[in-house]
Amino acid sequence: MDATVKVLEAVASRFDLNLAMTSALMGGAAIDATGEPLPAATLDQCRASDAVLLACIGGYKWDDLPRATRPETGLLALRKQLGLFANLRPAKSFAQLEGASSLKDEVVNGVDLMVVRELTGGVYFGTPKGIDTDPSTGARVGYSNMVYHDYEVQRIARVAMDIAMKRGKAVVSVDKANVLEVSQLWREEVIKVAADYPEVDLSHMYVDNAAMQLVRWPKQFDVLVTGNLFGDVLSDCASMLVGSLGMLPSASLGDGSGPGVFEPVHGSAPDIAGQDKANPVACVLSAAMMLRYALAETDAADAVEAAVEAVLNAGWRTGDIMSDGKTLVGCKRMGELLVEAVSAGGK
Ligand SMILES: NC(=O)C1=CN([C@@H]2O[C@H](COP(=O)(O)OP(=O)(O)OC[C@H]3O[C@@H](n4cnc5c(N)ncnc54)[C@H](O)[C@@H]3O)[C@@H](O)[C@H]2O)C=CC1
Ligand SMILES: CC(C)CC(=O)C(=O)O
Ligand SMILES: [Mg+2]
Repeated sequence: MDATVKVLEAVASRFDLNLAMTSALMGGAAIDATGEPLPAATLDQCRASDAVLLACIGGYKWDDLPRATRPETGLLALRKQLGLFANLRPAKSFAQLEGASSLKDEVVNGVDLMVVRELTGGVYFGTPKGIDTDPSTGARVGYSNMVYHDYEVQRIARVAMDIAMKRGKAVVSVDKANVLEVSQLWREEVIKVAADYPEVDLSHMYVDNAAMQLVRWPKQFDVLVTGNLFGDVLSDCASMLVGSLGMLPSASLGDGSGPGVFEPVHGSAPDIAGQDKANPVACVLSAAMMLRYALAETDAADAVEAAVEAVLNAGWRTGDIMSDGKTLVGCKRMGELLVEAVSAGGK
């Protein structure tokens, strides 16, 4: 986030944007300061803003807290409270990162897909949920409930169809309708919405096959629309088509009545925390999505994306995207290079 804020300051200066940035605590930092993962003051500050740029939450220090006070519960609450039902997770390959993916170049070169993940429903929010003791056997039992209402499926399907109309006009809806009733309803409702989009080619895929197809031949996909859990898993998978989870941005959007949240797909990467190793590009590209979609600053968004391309073209790499003949830099230096590229006009 430190790197991204500096990139935003540079782009604001270059384009003379009146970008008023404030910061607020959430996740582990908020728990340490206030005891709560999403303090009311943070939520108020988000609601009073045009857009929210979110760093990542979570870490070993808070893993054993009761669920209600865990950082992840704060993240889910932020999404729910702001009504952010649509999480757009684009995965577009960078020609400069040839060799960075664990998959063959011919499989991933030219990948350009969008995962549209439902974000405020499904098994992350369904009730009943809990860990109890089964009274008849005395065994411990854990349960979470995957629930979707028809309107929740319809509105995310509409988002996916609208996006597809501006892209390749093809939507694959991913479910597990061969086993789950909730997925059967999902499929039926997606089909109903698709009737309003005769130009869009809608097909359906079971999630197990979709995971396999994503690594077998990802170029078959234009837009994937799916539920909260399946989208969470498949978008991490899709990051390896680009080369690293450290490259994937996302936008979490609602009905437009409040701010969207712009956040990297990845988590807090606690295994490398504090070592200046994290790739800041996913967060920087999330800021570009914020400039483009929330603030309508298209030139500034283009400039940030061009800066990423320029830095990659010049051969700079963080460890996660490092390959032969390139120059290894840390998070801080990568951020400085991006700032220089933004200020220089992305050349
Ligand atoms: N939106 C959010 O804030 C999310 C938070 N989390 C939380 O993050 C914590 C860690 O979860 P993990 O499962 O380890 O997922 P993670 O996404 O944090 O890390 C997975 C792997 O990818 C690497 N990685 C992630 N981002 C990177 C970056 N920018 N540059 C280089 N390498 C990167 C990590 O080092 C790790 O090896 C947990 O507490 C989890 O709940 C997980 C996912 C999303
Ligand atoms: C707390 C999790 C739902 C976060 C996550 O993995 C994600 O949104 O991708
Ligand atoms: Mg995830």
